[in-house]
Amino acid sequence: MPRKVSLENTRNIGIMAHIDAGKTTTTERILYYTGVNYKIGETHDGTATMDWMAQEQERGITITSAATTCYWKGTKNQFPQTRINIIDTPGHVDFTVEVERSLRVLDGSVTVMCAKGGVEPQSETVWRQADHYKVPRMIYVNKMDIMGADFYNVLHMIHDRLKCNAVPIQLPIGSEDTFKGIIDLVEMDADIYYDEMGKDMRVEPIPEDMMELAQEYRTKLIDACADLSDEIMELALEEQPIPQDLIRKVLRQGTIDNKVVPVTCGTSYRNKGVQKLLDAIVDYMPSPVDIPAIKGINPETDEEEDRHSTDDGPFAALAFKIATDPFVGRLSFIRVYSGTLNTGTAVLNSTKKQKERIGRILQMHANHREDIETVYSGDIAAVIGLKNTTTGDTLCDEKAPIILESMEFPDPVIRVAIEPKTKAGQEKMGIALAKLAEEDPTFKTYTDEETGQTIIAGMGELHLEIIVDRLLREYKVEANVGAPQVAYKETIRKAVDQDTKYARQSGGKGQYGHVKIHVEPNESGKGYEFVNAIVGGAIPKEYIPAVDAGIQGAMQAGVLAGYPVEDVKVTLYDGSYHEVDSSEMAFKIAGSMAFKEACRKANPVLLEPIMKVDVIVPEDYMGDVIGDLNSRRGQIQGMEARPGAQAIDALVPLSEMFGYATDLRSRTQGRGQYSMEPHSYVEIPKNIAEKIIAERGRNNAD
Ligand SMILES: Nc1nc2c(ncn2[C@@H]2O[C@H](COP(=O)(O)OP(=O)(O)OP(=O)(O)O)[C@@H](O)[C@H]2O)c(=O)[nH]1
Repeated sequence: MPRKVSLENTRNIGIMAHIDAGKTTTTERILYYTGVNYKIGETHDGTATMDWMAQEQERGITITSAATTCYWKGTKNQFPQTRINIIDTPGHVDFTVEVERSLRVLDGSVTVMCAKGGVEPQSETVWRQADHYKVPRMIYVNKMDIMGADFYNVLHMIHDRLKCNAVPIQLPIGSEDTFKGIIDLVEMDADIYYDEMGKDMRVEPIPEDMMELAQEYRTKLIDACADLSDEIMELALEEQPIPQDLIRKVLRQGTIDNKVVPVTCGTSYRNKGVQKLLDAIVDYMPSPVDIPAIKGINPETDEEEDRHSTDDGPFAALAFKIATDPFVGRLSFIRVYSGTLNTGTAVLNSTKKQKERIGRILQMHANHREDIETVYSGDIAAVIGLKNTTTGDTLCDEKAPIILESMEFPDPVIRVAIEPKTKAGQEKMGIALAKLAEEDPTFKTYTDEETGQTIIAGMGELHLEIIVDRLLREYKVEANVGAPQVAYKETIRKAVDQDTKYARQSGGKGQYGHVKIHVEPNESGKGYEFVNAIVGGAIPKEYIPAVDAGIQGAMQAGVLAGYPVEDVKVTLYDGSYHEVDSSEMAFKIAGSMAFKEACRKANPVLLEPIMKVDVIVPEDYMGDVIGDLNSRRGQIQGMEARPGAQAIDALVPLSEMFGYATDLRSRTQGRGQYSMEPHSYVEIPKNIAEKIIAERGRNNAD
């Protein structure tokens, strides 16, 4: 089956925003105008198409990144058929990993901002994430119709806080309830709307009273282009007319190179400006061939290799999301970087070193899915039939193996104990939790060795609430959950040597395993490392993995308070065995015992997650809010004056942040707002650590 749309006419974009800026409404309108939807769904009446999960509709928020494909030919039919793959991303910080993962696979992003709120703390977070991935961006200033809408104030905030070269390519005509149209600074004409809901639109000359302002911003636009292009510079100096196509070409390249950020405006809710936004996406967002080739490592040679966006290259794709669908089962969303993929073929999962068979390939639309035979380079699709592929894995041509740069996921910071309401639910719950963990790399589930309880851990209270909700709705498991607790960790501060012998003689065959290990702190964030330094067969090869497994088992529950142990390096350097009595089991037990004993001597400490907290409060409440943050063991990192408000940037232990939303609200009469994200894990002050240890009912006197 030939390609429907050329690579050059493909756009993979993400829509990013602060909560409530209007991402979902904007995406809805895009789907409406591109003909996917026949009826406009509203997020506030719960019929929005992208928010297909039941909880999303009830809560009016977007949780999962639904990948959706649509087609656009331009408001004036000026483009060839262009395929736009859109990933709708959530605005809540608990789901920041969803934002990260979409940034990883998309080529450009549209940041939606509210015309009143402008750059909110969360927009800054998302912007920084996009900086990290060097994603070309444009900004859409939405909600021009609401009270307090101020396009120029938002522009000012963008320059001030995001420190980017934002250049308006449109200006609003009027604002709040007088918002009635959009000036196009490239074409120098105006879209005027003659009704409330954007049905009657006419293209007209720029209104007289707006001409001066339009000229001023047109000059700014040309100046920005002249900085990027000598050709425009010369034309401008000679006061010659500058062709529209040249402006578009230069702006497009500038956007792709991250040198400019085009700014548009409108009100999605009232259907004004969305079609022009689609035009701008085609004009300025990169196609897969405009972005640099993706890098990876050839697992056979360990050498770095590139994969360019072309159908003729060897197949290489990244699995960026796994979803369990009640109708078709396990869906793996992939972004193809090079080559093509056909149904019924086999590919290599190079990350897992396993072959996978491609069952069906689906093109996902918001509310339906279409079976396709082939997915081409530069595209996004969902595959059914992959058994062992998880988020971040590379799928590739067996003959040209490569492991593409993957994504990094933060560790969960919050945990709650969970138990099924009925005994029968236990097994079902186990299976369901395992499936949910497969979908979401920031969600973990395990058994607390101390208490025997099943624990679920994630990025925040809302994240876990949604998981519990999904358990009930999708898997019909009713569960009780405990109070959210901080996911502490343990590590060691000293290097020690440990000699442990496990020997039992009970009747017939005995048990014998003897290990000598060197246990030392590993660099923070490096996790666990095991080095086999046995020489001369002191321990036979076949028992070595058992020692490693024993240690890893022991790491699940640290010696201080039973929290997982992190960042240790263990070197197995000696030991002994018994011809008859030694077994894998005996060495596993010896490894586990030795590690626990070593940890007791190695100055074990408790670590806690620290959150980066951004608070914005009106001036009057600042002293009170800072005092409160201090009493929560917070460290103020900086303060910045904002118009009528102060932004406070602090590092605060997560354990002190429970209930902060309510507290901040009452302290500031509802006028303060905050966002937080995981920052690091640090050692807990001794007096507090002692309390936590005591609470866990463990006496560390030995
Ligand atoms: N007046 C007005 N309201 C809007 C506009 N766009 C969106 N809204 C409303 O603002 C609210 C939030 O919009 P959503 O589209 O759900 O926002 P979102 O950014 O997707 O929010 P999350 O999914 O929670 O991150 C809804 O009640 C919308 O109807 C607009 O242009 N004008």
